[in-house]
Amino acid sequence: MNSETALAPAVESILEAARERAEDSRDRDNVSVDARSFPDAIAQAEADGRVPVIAEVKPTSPTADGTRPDDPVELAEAMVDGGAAAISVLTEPTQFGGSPEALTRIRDAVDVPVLRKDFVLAESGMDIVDADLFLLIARFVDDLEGLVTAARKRGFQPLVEVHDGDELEAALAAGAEIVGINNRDLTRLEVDLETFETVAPQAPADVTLIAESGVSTPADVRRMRAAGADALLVGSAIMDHGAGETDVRENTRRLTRAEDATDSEHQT
Ligand SMILES: O=C(O)c1ccccc1NCC(=O)[C@H](O)[C@H](O)COP(=O)(O)O
Repeated sequence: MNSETALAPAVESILEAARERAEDSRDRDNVSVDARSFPDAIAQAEADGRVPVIAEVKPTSPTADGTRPDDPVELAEAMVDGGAAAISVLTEPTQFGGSPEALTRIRDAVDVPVLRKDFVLAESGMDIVDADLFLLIARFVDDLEGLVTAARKRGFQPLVEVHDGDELEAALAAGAEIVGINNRDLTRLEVDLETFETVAPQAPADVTLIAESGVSTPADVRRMRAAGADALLVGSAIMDHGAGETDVRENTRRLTRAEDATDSEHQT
């Protein structure tokens, strides 16, 4: 699936690096994962009165104000302590400061599902590291159905990311059951929460919908939930790259408790 609009230079550079890494990983054996269930993690959060949040360990990014050098395991543990239903780990090294090793350490340390967030373009890129959820970005892969099948064959739960109605259609045709609607456009890297509100109504009710990117406040959480989000993927607002020293546990808690009517101090 390839959109006509040009990608941001940072994204072009990420994809170029991803192609090189794919070449290097051609001859690996297939991983075989006994995945932690993401639907169960969502149900558990809902039962506990927490908004299902996938909190993202994202040391930096092309749009971040700085880099957060904290130990990734400490960050992930603080996120789970703050109520995160799952953890997303950027494994992309060139623009996000991530690594597969960080994901492995995090998955060993927490008991919630862990998403591998990277820019994987081909099946050979799947065999780098075990994870519970695996990101596929509809815009970047030609054979989406083939990669959804390949991910499931390895035990991953594929999360297919889309940005518009056409990509959503392609995701559904490929058999996606978990779909992330990214509020960030990959052309200018701007975020607009209206993206989720526009695309989500086109998804069938039995698809698990995740609102990705640009969710900063409890009010944003409530807005995305009102538009049909089963879960939210949040990186920057939890990592808070600019300030650097803010409390990741508290940043996560503020969002996971956004629908808690008795928690009035966290309602803005
Ligand atoms: O976050 C970026 O700057 C970025 C730039 C180019 C391509 C992708 C990018 N982000 C990947 C993501 O999908 C986000 O990390 C994720 O949705 C969380 O977004 P946010 O809460 O806005 O950090």
